[in-house]
Amino acid sequence: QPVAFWTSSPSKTFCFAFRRGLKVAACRRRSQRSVLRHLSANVPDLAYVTGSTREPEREFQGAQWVFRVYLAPQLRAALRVAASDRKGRIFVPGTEPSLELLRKGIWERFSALQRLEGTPLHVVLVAHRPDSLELVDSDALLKEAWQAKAPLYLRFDPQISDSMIEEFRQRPRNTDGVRERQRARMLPPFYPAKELDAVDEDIQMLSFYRFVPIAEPEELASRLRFYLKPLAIRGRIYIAPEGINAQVAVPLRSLDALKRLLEAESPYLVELAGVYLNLDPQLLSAAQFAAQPPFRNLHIRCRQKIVADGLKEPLDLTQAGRELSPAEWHQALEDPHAILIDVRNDYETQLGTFFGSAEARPLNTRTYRETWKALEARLANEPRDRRILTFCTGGIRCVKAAAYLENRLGFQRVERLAGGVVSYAAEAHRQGWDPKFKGSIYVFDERLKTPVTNDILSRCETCSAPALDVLHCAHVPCHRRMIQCARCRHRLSGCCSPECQRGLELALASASNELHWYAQTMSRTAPWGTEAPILRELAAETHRKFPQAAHMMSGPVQGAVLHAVARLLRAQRVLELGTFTGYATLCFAGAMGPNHVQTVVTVEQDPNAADTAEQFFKCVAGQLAPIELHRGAVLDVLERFRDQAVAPFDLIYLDADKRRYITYFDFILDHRLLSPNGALLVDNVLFRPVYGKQKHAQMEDVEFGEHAERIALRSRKLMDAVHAFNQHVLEDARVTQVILPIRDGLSIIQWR
Ligand SMILES: C[S@@+](CC[C@H](N)C(=O)[O-])C[C@H]1O[C@@H](n2cnc3c(N)ncnc32)[C@H](O)[C@@H]1O
Repeated sequence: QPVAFWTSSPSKTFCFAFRRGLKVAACRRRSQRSVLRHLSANVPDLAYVTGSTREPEREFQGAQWVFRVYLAPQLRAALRVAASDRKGRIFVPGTEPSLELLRKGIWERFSALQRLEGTPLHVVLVAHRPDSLELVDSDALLKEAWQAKAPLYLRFDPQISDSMIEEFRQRPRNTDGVRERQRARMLPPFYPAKELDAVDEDIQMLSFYRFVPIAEPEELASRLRFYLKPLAIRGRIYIAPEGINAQVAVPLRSLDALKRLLEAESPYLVELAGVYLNLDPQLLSAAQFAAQPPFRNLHIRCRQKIVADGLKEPLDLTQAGRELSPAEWHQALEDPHAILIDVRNDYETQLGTFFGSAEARPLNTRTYRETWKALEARLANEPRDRRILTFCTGGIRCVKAAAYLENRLGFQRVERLAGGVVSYAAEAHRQGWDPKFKGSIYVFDERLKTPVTNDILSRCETCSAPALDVLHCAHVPCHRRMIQCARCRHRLSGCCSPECQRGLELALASASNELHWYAQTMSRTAPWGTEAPILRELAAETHRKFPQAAHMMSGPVQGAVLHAVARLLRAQRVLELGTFTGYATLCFAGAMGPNHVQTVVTVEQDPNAADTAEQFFKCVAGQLAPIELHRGAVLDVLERFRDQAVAPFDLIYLDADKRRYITYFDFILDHRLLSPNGALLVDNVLFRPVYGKQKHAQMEDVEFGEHAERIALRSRKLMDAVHAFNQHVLEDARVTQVILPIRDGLSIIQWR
């Protein structure tokens, strides 16, 4: 059934409407009142989207009813609804408000409710007014609530209980800002009266972990966010089916609340009740924290494992050696028959380690995944009853290492330092011992190290002078963790080698986005101007649905170039290999005309991307040149074209997997899929790895470091692949090629 829409933002309306298959009636701002009057008189089911700041109540009175509806916090938590989606306006058409239609509107507006079994009748509506609270169960009450401008709350409860009424009564009236509303949520009674600002007081760095089965990591993550955010805690917490691992910065005034939240009998986060909090020996002052914040935000992430071990079969963590307190460890280090295994990676050992009578055998791994092979090699010839002492930074890596030694290698006397070096250093500080750990501890936050003693054990990797600074190579694809002195750092611009320094300079030069921006604003593509609303909608939708992949879209400047080339060539048949969400496809289809583009054929193998593209293609059907979307792999489709002897294409845009560029190129030329005067455009021919902000390995599992290394490796392989392709084309006598250095590089290849 057609429904009319109005909005101050036509592109928004357009997108909203076509997704629902609705007819659009848009109008200019000046005449909105008259159009609205007309629409509300003539269109039975009127709904609208508005970008206007005006209150819709005033605009629509009589034609439809507008209600403000909020999800109560418990309901939101249960449905895992983001805070940004906690409220909504519901538009109920008709001359009298109808509870039934309102419920229907709510059901459609809050898609999260649809996850509930049954219907929204499970959810009750409560009108909250300054002096009373009522269950809204009739149209009359609904009208009254609307007239009183009372917000409606959605609750689970089938009936309003006294405690619920009390809870609402205690809410601040008329919402004095977001912070107050947040505080009104059900926080434990021992929380500080006012929400804290972490920056104005001393900070306690601490970590905790627990190996415990967690059935629903996401659910625990949302509870943790709920409880930790008001305490202004920052840091990084990983949750996995095997347990939880946290490293956080806690303002001193929040510390007591955190301890009570996690104490043995605490009902708030039962999975963590009684967890051991591993406190750093020294506080960070507010100034230190502000100068170099170890963490800037609170990130709670769900992972496959809390310590990425790379093992296929899980270990039995109930047999993971015996824990030694720091005092027992202090003694044990003097046992000359014991073997001391440093489970940490090589760069950590270089910064500082234990010295005692036990025989030190560091593993010297680059990542935790190498631990197992290293353990086997270091202990291959040892009797299984030899005493093995293991340690790491916070104790978590040793749990798995000790379990491996017992479960898989059969050692019988495995011991590990409880709370790791951090806990030992704190105890040494408290007891006034001369620490047996000399040097600094590598830590997994932005500080990278904290000193235990003033000894400098490590050396600059570039010039071998004594050095303490741990950093990562500034050339992101390399990102190697290294120890480097200030002189070498300065000389090599923070890179590990002259090669990386050159790479960095190249990357910085190519990152001059201003030129790109200027080109974009100065480009005008007929018939759209700088960028068509549909392209902007498509770009926005792509960023929403494919945040990790949205950079693959051609974008406005490249889109305008493709459009222009199609027109210059007077291309009638266009083939695109690699549609993604259809940005370039629309640019080609926009170059339509009697002597211009007649058909755009496009190929995509990812069904999700193809669905999105198709949705947009439908919406421009009849307005631009016809688009034919082929779902499947490029080579299959090309083979089909060859078998069916389809007419050659005047313009082919190759933008699929770069590693197969040579195959596609050969196929197109060998089978004459490109017309004699046509052009083959190839994207990303100057592909270079993505350079971003420098990041550091964060947690003990050093996942990020490994992740960065993987990305760097993949990028280098792609770079090699496009280089091989460019070389291949250059050597092919059948064609000419010119590479335009726009964006990632665009080749124009033509028959000689
Ligand atoms: C760089 S994106 C294309 C961007 C698009 N041309 C634009 O301008 O917005 C590459 C697309 O090619 C698709 N692709 C990669 N390999 C493919 C293959 N062998 N067959 C079909 N599609 C492929 C990917 O799924 C991805 O969506």
